[in-house]
Formats: sequence, structure tokens, C-alpha cells
Amino acid sequence: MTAIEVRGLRKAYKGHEVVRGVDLDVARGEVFALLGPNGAGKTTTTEILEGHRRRDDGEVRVLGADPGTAGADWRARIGIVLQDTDDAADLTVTEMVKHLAGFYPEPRPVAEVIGLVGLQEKRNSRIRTLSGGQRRRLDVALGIVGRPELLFLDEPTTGFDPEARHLFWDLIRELAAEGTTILLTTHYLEEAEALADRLAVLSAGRIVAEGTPAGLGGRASAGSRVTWHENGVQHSEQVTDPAPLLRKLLAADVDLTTLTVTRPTLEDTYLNLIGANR
Ligand SMILES: Nc1ncnc2c1ncn2[C@@H]1O[C@H](COP(=O)(O)OP(=O)(O)OP(=O)(O)O)[C@@H](O)[C@H]1O
Repeated sequence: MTAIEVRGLRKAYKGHEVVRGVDLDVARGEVFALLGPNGAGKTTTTEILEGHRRRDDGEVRVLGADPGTAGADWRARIGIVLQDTDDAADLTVTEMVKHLAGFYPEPRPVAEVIGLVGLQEKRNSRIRTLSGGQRRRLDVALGIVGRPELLFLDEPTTGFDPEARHLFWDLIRELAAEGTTILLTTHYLEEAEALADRLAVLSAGRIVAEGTPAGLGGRASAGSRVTWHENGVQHSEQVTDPAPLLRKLLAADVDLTTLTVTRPTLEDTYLNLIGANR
């Protein structure tokens, strides 16, 4: 079943079109990442799907409803983690989570949510005293407290230290395993690779590539680069299948400590796609 269905989505600000005919399908239970450079239209698209922004044109169905007209019941099925929210700074972490929990029919227990995002030690601290990364963790807690069927995460791990990022990835995997559909925007390609079942690259308001992290932009068939040193001289070859060359090198007198086989990373592929579509 489809969680998000978008056809021909368009949005302009003051006559300048920033979303220019986006089609998107996200299946229920899928973790989908939306990538793209600053200003590509990711937040605008996400906000339209959340019902926070009007579209100019196109068809949008989110959990079977049009977010432009859907009501409170629909809203309660959705979780949102916005970029940089800064409200209710005088409440404590527990008070804030409890407050939000009150809006949902079947919220997660407050202590459980705080534990899931790793804020136990800060549960009685006022929000204004949290660090940037801790504040983002609280945003994530607020997004998941209502047990959403669909969770929107707009750059959720900005400002997280590496440990917090990995904790967050574990949490997303747990939510996905429970069946939560997740739409994630991120600038961290390793995050998209770690989490997403599928991803799309948005550039200047259009989707320029869509696929699995392993297959995006022909990545799976892009071949490998083999590099090695022989008699003090560096050699490098781009090959479709590295096996024959590796066998040859193993049989020859090659310094194996310098031998590397690399495939294009998701970041290489992404940068190529963005460069080609600029
Ligand atoms: N409220 C607004 N009024 C006018 N222009 C806007 C508004 N919001 C966004 N824009 C413009 O629309 C374009 C797309 O912005 P958007 O925030 O959707 O991009 P993004 O892909 O989310 O970028 P980032 O990665 O920087 O968050 C940008 O050029 C931005 O300046």
C-alpha cells in the first residue's frame, strides 16, 4: 500500500517556481530519503506533504488523504520533526514530551520516549539549557511520541555527535521494524545509505534520480577502480569486474599493502548527479 503519492507537484514563491513537477511514491513501511543541495526544494515538498504549506498544482495523497484539507484525525497519525524549532524553552524535557503526548490518542509512555532518544539525564532540565544536539533529540522525541504511522524527519541529525547519530539510526531502524513509514531529508549521505530503502535526489525542484542506495544513478554497474604500486610506480585501472586483474596482480610481484579496490560511493554518485543537472 502507498503511504505517499505525489503527481506533478508544483510550488512557486513570488512567481519563482522552486518545486517543478515532482512525482513521488513511498510505500507503507518504507524508509525513504530525499536528498539534494541547499534550496533544492526538499523542505518545501516535505511541508506540503505535512499539510503545512499550500501547493500550486499537482495531486498529493498522504495516508490516503489530501494534506491540504485533511483534519485532526489524519494529523494524529503523522509525526513531524521540523528543522530548528524553538518553542516552550522554559518547560523541562519531561513536561514538553508530556504536553505533546496529550494531543494523541495512544501516545508512547513519556519516560520511554525520553529513553529512546537518550535524554534520560536531561529529563528534568529546561529546554533552553539543552545543547544544540540535545535539542534536536528532543525534537525527535516530540515527533515519535504519538506513535505515528508516518514520520517526517527534516535533517534530523544536524548537530548530533557521532554517537548520538548512531543512536538515532538505531531508533529509526526500530521504528521502521515496527512498520512506521519514514520520509527523511538529509545532507549526510552515509545517513541515507544506512537508513533508506529507497531515495530520490532533488535538484532545482525536480527529481533527477531515484533508486536504492546501492543502485542509484547506475552505481551498481559502475565498476571498480583498482590501484596498486609496482616497482615504486603507482598504477590505476577502471574495470567492470576486478577479479581477473586482481588474480593477475596476486600472481605478479606487486606490493599488496598498496592494493585498493574502490567502488563509487553514494557521495560520488550524488555529486555526479548534481553536477550533471546543475
Ligand atoms: N517562505 C519562503 N518564501 C520565499 N522563498 C522561499 C520560502 N521558503 C523557501 N523558499 C525558497 O525556495 C527554495 C527551496 O527552499 P527549500 O527550503 O524547500 O529547500 P531545501 O532543499 O529544503 O534546502 P536546505 O537543504 O537548505 O534545507 C529556496 O530557493 C528558498 O530560498
